[in-house]
Amino acid sequence: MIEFKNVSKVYENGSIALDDVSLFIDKGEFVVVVGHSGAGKSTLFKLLTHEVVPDSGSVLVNDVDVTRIKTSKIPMLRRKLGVVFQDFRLLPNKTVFENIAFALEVIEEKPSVIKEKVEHVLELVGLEDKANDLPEDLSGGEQQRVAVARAIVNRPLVLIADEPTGNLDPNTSKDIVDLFKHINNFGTTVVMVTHNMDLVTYLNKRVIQLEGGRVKSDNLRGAEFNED
Ligand SMILES: Nc1ncnc2c1ncn2[C@@H]1O[C@H](COP(=O)(O)OP(=O)(O)OP(=O)(O)O)[C@@H](O)[C@H]1O
Repeated sequence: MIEFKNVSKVYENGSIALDDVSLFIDKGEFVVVVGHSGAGKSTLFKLLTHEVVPDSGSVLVNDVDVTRIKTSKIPMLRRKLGVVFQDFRLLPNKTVFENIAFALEVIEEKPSVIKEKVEHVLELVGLEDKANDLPEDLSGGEQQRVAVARAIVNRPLVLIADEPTGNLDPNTSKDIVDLFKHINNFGTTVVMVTHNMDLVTYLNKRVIQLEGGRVKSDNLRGAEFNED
């Protein structure tokens, strides 16, 4: 499903972000990526979405090498990847419904299909009664649920979450990862970056630890994992 083969990336300023990284994530897995600041976690995600291209190595998503795809194929690649960020990134002047619908409007889905899909996904994240609210009227946890709904409404192969609970309190953070588990149970692969060791233990999923751009460990589950 996702494969990094000997991937290295050095930014123009000389920062070594990834150094000969190889890893494989199977369809349907839930993987947690950890590592100190600057370890290369975000770069890993940016390689998947073709925001960054490596200096060497290949990155496969569903057997397609995304480092070598044509520019015209990038939107199609990004539709296979639902992305959630720490800071939610909702459009402030659009309602909850409109924020999610937007992801379908850009692919020119029919209005009747949009309505059905948005209502379905709002129910899945437990926000049916907030459809007409603006993001500013929601709590942080609710805003992140909207962002998750937007990320999965196109039924991506992979849900990528970069520190999705960084702005949330501990209980709300658990609710969000429970939602990810629910989505994973439907068959969507989930890859989540977190600094929160309580969540790593709570989730008890496969942990990939990066350090200085290299894979330091990739053979433990959350409950067994110790940062050092
Ligand atoms: N656009 C960029 N230009 C130059 N250097 C960069 C760029 N993006 C990241 N880096 C550098 O590459 C290294 C890896 O960065 P990356 O953002 O992937 O790490 P991270 O593990 O996600 O860190 P954090 O937890 O702080 O988000 C760091 O040394 C960082 O300073």
